[in-house]
Amino acid sequence: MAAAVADDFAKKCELQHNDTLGRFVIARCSLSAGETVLQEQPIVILPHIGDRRCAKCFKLTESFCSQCRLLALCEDCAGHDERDCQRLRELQLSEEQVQLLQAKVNAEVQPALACLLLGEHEHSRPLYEEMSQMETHLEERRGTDIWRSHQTHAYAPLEATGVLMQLQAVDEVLLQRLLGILDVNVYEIRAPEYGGAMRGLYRRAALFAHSCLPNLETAIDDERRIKVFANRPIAAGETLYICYTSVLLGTEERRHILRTGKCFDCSCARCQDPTELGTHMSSFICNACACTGGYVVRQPETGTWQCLLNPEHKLKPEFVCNMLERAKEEIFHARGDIYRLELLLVKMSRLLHGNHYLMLDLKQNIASILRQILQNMAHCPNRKVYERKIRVCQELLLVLKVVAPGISRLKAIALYELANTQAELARKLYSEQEHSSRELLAELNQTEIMMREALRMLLLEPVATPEGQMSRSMLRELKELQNDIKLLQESSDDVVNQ
Ligand SMILES: C[S@@+](CC[C@H](N)C(=O)[O-])C[C@H]1O[C@@H](n2cnc3c(N)ncnc32)[C@H](O)[C@@H]1O
Repeated sequence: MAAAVADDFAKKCELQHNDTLGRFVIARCSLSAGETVLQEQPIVILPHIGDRRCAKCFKLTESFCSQCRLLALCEDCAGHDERDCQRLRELQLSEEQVQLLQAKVNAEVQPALACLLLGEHEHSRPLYEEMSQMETHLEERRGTDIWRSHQTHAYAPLEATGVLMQLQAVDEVLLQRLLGILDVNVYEIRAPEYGGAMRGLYRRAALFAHSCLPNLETAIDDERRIKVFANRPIAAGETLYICYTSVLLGTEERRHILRTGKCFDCSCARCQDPTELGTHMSSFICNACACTGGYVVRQPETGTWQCLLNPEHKLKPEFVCNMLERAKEEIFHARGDIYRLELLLVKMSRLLHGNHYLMLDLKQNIASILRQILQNMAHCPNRKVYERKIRVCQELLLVLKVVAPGISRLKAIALYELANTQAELARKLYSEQEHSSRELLAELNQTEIMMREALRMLLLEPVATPEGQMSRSMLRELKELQNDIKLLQESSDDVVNQ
């Protein structure tokens, strides 16, 4: 299996280097949409900065291994990697030193130890060497907040206790390099608890460059194996891109994440276009007097916020910043309350374009509450609830079709939600005798097309992921839908033949 996995990458990908991207990957041959280019297990799995997770099962924990006393181990796990445990026992630390390393404030000691231990054993030494080649942006990061945090919460306690001297005689720069490699290269992976996240470092998946319009999609399964696949047909020689951020963020937010976390400025077509490919995902409504239908966008070269219709209509950057901060806070407080969310949507629509990323965030929140309402028949949802959900899904899809034009998990889920709600509403209206069987048939035929499109994308997700599971139950729903369509067709044929 491992050899076949490595071969996929070797057969289909070629490593290159240039001054802008550093190392990056191009397609060695043409790739079809959905084709896998890589599957691999992580070199190392790490908690998010500040979290402490069991070295064996990765559950959040405050307990430590009773043997080595340095790696976190939850009460349900009997032990962790014996070689690591043995190596840490050899350090022969005093109780006081152990306490310093275990202190909650020094939680960054754990990821540092996990990396250092890779270099301590013969079997993992090649992985450590390979990891050391990864991009670290040491100079750009020097003196930043994250540098100081690593210095205070990882380097200082490891140095003061003599652990660094004993483990490969690592100095501060080398430790900062290793922790920088994690910051720049890790993927977010699902943690054992619902909604939790942690970090995984992958040898080859860390080589792909970023674009806000990527041609690759990634999926990480419950065993933390990453699968990377083409989201559209790719020609031989094309650079392969993944998206390091979320496509549902606005340009300034994406660029901020890339600049502070990954130390580069993205120059993709979406970042260069003030309208974000016509979606207006960061646009304000121009409320200057006598301006109707104008949108205020940020000009990438000057950073000024100007109306597209009347460039003399401007917004001050501080106003934009404050307004967005306030809106984020209000959204945060309205979460889970559909009435507050809907009111906020109306209020914000006076200032923001309907596709603004904060408006989309609100719509996603609303869609998720509507899903819960519709799933619970005790709520007896009326027609308006279905129609609202359909509308919200359609609005999200219109944007996703532009910013995620190829195979996309987000788009597939939105399409499925739309198809499913539309089918439910059609059945309800038919059962209430508001629609004829002909109207029901037309609706179900339409939803079948959408369902098949959503499934085409979701069936590429590994089985051991929530989306992979979802696609299996969607297959059953599709069969039922097709059965209903067949029965309706037969009965309408009977009527015609009589
Ligand atoms: C995960 S690493 C990718 C592999 C890396 N280029 C290497 O040589 O190991 C991320 C780093 O690659 C570079 N990079 C990736 N995409 C880029 C882009 N679109 N523009 C500029 N630099 C990019 C940045 O230096 C970024 O911090």
